[in-house]
Amino acid sequence: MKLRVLEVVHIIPYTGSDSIQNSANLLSIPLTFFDIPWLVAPPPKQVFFYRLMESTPEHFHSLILPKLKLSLSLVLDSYLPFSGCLTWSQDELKPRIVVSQNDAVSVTIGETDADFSHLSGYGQRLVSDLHTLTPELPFSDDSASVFSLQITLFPNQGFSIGYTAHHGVVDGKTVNMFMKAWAHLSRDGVIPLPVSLTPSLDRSFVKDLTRVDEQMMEVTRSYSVDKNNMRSLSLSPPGEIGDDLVMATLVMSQDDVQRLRERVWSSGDDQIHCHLSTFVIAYAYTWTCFVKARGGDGERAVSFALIGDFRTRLDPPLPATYFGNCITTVGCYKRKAAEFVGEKGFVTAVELMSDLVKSLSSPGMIETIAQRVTAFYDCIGESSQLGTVAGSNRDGVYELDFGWGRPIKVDVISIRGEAISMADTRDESGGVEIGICMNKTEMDIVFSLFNNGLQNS
Ligand SMILES: CC(C)(COP(=O)(O)OP(=O)(O)OC[C@H]1O[C@@H](n2cnc3c(N)ncnc32)[C@H](O)[C@@H]1OP(=O)(O)O)[C@@H](O)C(=O)NCCC(=O)NCCSC(=O)CC(=O)O
Repeated sequence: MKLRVLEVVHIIPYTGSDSIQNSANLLSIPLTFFDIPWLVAPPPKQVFFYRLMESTPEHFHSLILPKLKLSLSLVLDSYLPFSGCLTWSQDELKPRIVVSQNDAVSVTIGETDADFSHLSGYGQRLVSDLHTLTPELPFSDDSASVFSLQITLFPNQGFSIGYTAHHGVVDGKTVNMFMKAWAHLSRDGVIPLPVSLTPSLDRSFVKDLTRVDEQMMEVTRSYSVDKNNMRSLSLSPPGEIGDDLVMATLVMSQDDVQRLRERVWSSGDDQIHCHLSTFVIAYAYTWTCFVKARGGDGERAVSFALIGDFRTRLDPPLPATYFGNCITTVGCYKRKAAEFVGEKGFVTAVELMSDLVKSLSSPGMIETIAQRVTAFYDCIGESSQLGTVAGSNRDGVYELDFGWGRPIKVDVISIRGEAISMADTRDESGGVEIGICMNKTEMDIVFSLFNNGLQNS
């Protein structure tokens, strides 16, 4: 797929206050122990597709782009870290986010003749095509950008907005809140932002009472790209995207979820105590399809993890609008594949995932967070399949209306293999969209297992 880059613009935050503009650094905030393990994670990438019959180049350039640029500048005033960089001074234990005068978010403006309907569909799409709709995130050993954007016109079809973010600075909730705030200003033009979209940058809420910072640095260091320079902010090069790598979206309706839930209830008396949320049902069901699709030796080790948001789980809780990573991973590591393929495979996965969700609220989670990160890293090389989930079925990504209607489709495109994404469904409440990305042969098998299993549930 061909992309024509029309321009790369740098949007600076509209900072209304003179006193702020006169200082050299607008902002300088250290990472917390919640951020540190994500420093080495691949950057999250997401694409929002907007269908527009009127998307002639004239309309796009004279109306849509100026409005998007202006509202971006306005929203960056509240989300200053998005325009800054990560830096790591020699005398500091951990990196910090620094925003200096004239720091900006890079926005690539592009145009393509590709088939909008196909790329924004639910069927199999080439991952290499989708990746042309998101920008690079510049980094070096000393400095790493936090966020970059790409706006791509599909003349007479629509446009897309794609981002690439640094996971060491933002988690899914923070970037989701930013995108909603930007859309709000573009659509309604009303300042100030509502409280629910105004980030809380106060890090004093995250208290490191048991030197978790140091433990997290120790664990993460062993996974840094440059073993000779432990303060390097370089990220691993992205894996090769071959021509057989495809992405697709599986859909589970609220009725599907309910039927699967009833299947768990009918499997035994103990299951009545399971945490049978939509998330658990959807993840467990998809996971068993993955393990069955791979086949092979039933003794092979497989693992799955889930990411929990701690804003509401800390005591006292953080503001819902806390800016930064406030997530950690819990997992079920090195189980036998055979446990998930048989008649009871789905119920087994539900029980294990239910226990994981419940464990997030148990005491001592923060004090032992470094051990959990170590356990996750350790299982990577030893698991033939490793499930994780980006996003969640309550992110409300289809609410993102910049003034030209809701997105027709939203894809997280940084997933791969058993790392899936989840989102709420566009038109039906209570359903789930599950993004998957793998080679075409395996995906065909997953598709048929997934859909046949739902029909028979
Ligand atoms: C651990 C969890 C995934 C478990 O989710 P669950 O849905 O199973 O559990 P839960 O306790 O949150 O919710 C259980 C039930 O409570 C109700 N409920 C809870 N919160 C609600 C809310 N805000 N609105 C409406 N209903 C809500 C629902 O009825 C739901 O069931 P029902 O659903 O059936 O109605 C979640 O709690 C969580 O922490 N999610 C955050 C995940 C996250 O931030 N991921 C982003 C990672 S970073 C990222 O993604 C970037 C990247 O890597 O790309």
